[in-house]
Amino acid sequence: MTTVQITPAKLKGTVTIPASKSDCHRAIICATLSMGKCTISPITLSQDIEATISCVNALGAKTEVKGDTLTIDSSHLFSSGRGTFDCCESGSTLRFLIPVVSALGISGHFVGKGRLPQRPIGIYLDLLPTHGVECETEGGLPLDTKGKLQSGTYSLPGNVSSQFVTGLLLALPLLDGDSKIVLTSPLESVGYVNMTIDTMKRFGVIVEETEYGYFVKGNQHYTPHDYTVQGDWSQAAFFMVAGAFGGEITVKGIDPNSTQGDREICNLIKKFGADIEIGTDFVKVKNKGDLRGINIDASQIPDLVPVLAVCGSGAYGVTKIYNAERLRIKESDRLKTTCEAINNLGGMVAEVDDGLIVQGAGMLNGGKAEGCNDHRIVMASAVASIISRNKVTVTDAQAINKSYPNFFEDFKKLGGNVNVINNR
Ligand SMILES: O=C(O)C1=C[C@@H](OP(=O)(O)O)[C@@H](O)[C@H](O)C1
Ligand SMILES: C=C(OP(=O)(O)O)C(=O)O
Repeated sequence: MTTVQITPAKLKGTVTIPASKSDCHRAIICATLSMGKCTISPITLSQDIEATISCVNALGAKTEVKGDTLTIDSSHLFSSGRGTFDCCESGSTLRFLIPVVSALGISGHFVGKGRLPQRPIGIYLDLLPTHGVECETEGGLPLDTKGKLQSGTYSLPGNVSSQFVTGLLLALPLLDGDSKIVLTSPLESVGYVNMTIDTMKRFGVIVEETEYGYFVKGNQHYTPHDYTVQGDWSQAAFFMVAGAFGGEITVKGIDPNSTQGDREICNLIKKFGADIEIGTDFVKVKNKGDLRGINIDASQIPDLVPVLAVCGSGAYGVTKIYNAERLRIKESDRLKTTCEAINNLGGMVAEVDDGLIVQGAGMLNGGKAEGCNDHRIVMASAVASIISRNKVTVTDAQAINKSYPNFFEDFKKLGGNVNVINNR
């Protein structure tokens, strides 16, 4: 458990954002399914990416990391037997791999830690047994799967987690027959599914978008491909909000034309009233006076919510964040933990069923924010220090390792004053 204390200071300068975790998960899985040799770079070795690498090793892939390049040789992938898949705390790893493992005809023993064993997988527990795969679980993890996934029609709601859609999309092209994914309610986090389709396309696998959802032709083959990973817009958002609070921050290494839905942070920061310049691979954010509260539909951008609530606290007036129910099933109940973290720093945030109502007063007092073992709560709390009058203590700071191990290094490079006060 690491606790840090941050002395308030405006951040200023240039930061290069790490490789996208979401893009990297997908590339690792597609490369593994290509049954050949691929490189993936640049990669950021976060705990979630390490979980996906360890799971593809359990499928028989040989992986090697040199510098920021991951090489995957999957020419001897298993096509039967049983494997243990430790997904650690990564929802993406778990939900992407359950159908993939089953499509390969491998029996899976899926385990995880932290909040992952409780995060929902019920959609698969309903769908897999009717498509050839037995599931044994007392609700969440551990989960045991047995049998080979069959093609057919997969009907599921679009508002629980897009990760179920991604998992099915990755797996269904490997099956003998054609399949349909039928969405019974509108798809949220659609940018993540677009990212999946885009990555699959680069590995030679095609998905058709239809009026009911997606049509996936069977008997397709992933072809080996050397893959370049995009920069991570979800992580860029923390430093972009820091830029909106004063100083001037240039965030490098991100593609403004990316399929990542979280690039929406550019429009939101503008609406809050900050100045933003978008270049070919960078975004520069600076403050041009008081920020003003805005209304935010979070249905497509769940990972931005904690830092947007912090941005709302540094603005004047009300910021209303809605359509964010899904945040309750992340690494923490993020509506509750965001609300508590900001209120403990003297903010005024109210939790409602589907979101947050933030009364922005331009500043916070400072104090102690609980990180709740949630990387995005820790990073958002660190950004909150910039608008605090007094020091900010953040617990569970080690949680950044889930997605952005160098977060505090980058924070310090921009002038942040961070001290570790407890590390055990
Ligand atoms: O597919 C992905 O890479 C992700 C999808 C999103 O989840 P939901 O679709 O469950 O909102 C997002 O919150 C998560 O961090 C990453
Ligand atoms: C929710 C997240 O990831 P996952 O669902 O993959 O655990 C996240 O990175 O914020």
